[in-house]
Amino acid sequence: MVNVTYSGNYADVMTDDKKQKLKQIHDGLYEKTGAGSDFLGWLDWPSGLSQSFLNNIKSTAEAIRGQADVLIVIGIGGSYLGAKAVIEALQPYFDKNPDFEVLFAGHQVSGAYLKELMAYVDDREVALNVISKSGTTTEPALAFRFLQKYMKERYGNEAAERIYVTTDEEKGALLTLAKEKGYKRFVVPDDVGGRYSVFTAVGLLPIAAAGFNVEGLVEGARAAENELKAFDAEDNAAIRYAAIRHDLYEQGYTNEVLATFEPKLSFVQEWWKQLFGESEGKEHKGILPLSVVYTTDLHSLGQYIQDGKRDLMESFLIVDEADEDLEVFEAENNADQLNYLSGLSLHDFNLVAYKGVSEAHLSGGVPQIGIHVSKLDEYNLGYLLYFYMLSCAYSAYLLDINPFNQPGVEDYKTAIFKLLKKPGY
Ligand SMILES: O=P(O)(O)OC[C@H]1O[C@H](O)[C@H](O)[C@@H](O)[C@@H]1O
Repeated sequence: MVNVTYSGNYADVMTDDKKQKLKQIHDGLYEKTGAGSDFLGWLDWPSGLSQSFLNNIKSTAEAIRGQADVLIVIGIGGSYLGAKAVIEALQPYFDKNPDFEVLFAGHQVSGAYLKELMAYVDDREVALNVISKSGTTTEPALAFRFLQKYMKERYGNEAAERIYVTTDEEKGALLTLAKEKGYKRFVVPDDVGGRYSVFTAVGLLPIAAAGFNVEGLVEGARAAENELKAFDAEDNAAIRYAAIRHDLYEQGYTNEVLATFEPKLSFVQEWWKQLFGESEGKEHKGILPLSVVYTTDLHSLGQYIQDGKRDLMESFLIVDEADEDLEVFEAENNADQLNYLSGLSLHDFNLVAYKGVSEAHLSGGVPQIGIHVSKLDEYNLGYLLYFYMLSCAYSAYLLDINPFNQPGVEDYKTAIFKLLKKPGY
């Protein structure tokens, strides 16, 4: 479950007009009549997922873990952020001898990164999962060109059994290549855009290979799908979050800073930025999504947030219970003068910090939203990610924007291709 709190008065947000508009959006979503409704496959995807699909994901992940020590996932944007977000949120900070590692490539263009990656995995068994919905994105295609050659040189014909491709069912250069080489394939559904694809094979295969419970993740998403389906202007968390941020946007708060005290959530923040940025940032409208990790960033961006230009709202992603923790102990000489904290856990310290920071930022003119999840596990992450996807659709529709396209992304690509003299540009 996700709980949404607000520093303002929710009754002022949920006016009769707003309620009516949200009801129309709700009906358009579930009757699939709104703008971009060809891309609503994600809406009932969790409940529609078959056990045989999940079994295929799990058995492939097992096969990968059997044949390799490292899975390199090649993808960018929606084809890597979901998996990276869930894996980073669940894996330990430090692991000297991991029995299996998931690494990423193709999410930037760095010769040093790719060279060092190939050297790093050289004494371990490797498998690849190349993910691209379009099958034509330059960065992952470039990384795959190098890594495919690497695999061929290392494994010869056996390389084909170590390469897994996740792409469109019918089109794209990657599909042609996968068919030609006989790589095992998974499908990115036509009606699910990259940033809404974490519960498809795009996210599930790397997450399962990393050793996490994909059934728990899907179960959380299913609960969210089910609980957030009904129109309820007061208690539906997805509607609440969308309505509050839209109301603030209309008052001139055009930037949203997503803050967390949990460093493991920093890629959930990155995933959220793509989700909201690409969904809403169109037609010269939209809230700019930004992120900070506290308390680290209280010592850098904290000054700006407290006191800089007043066009910020802040939403806190708070995990209520900690899995692992430390308690401050009484020191004999109290030289560091921290004995006043003894007995307090570091998690509790952060919860107090949340309260203090939130009060201070509010008094500095930054409206506060709280997004609470009970703990960091597969179920709660599944719930949270679905909640954000649904809320994002409401948010974009409140701006009268199609949440599911990204026309602006093409402009810079065209400019680069022209400079590189790509045939046809
Ligand atoms: O999965 P792909 O087709 O390779 O796309 C990867 C990413 O790049 C594109 O440029 C889009 O802006 C993103 O929405 C997409 O997630």
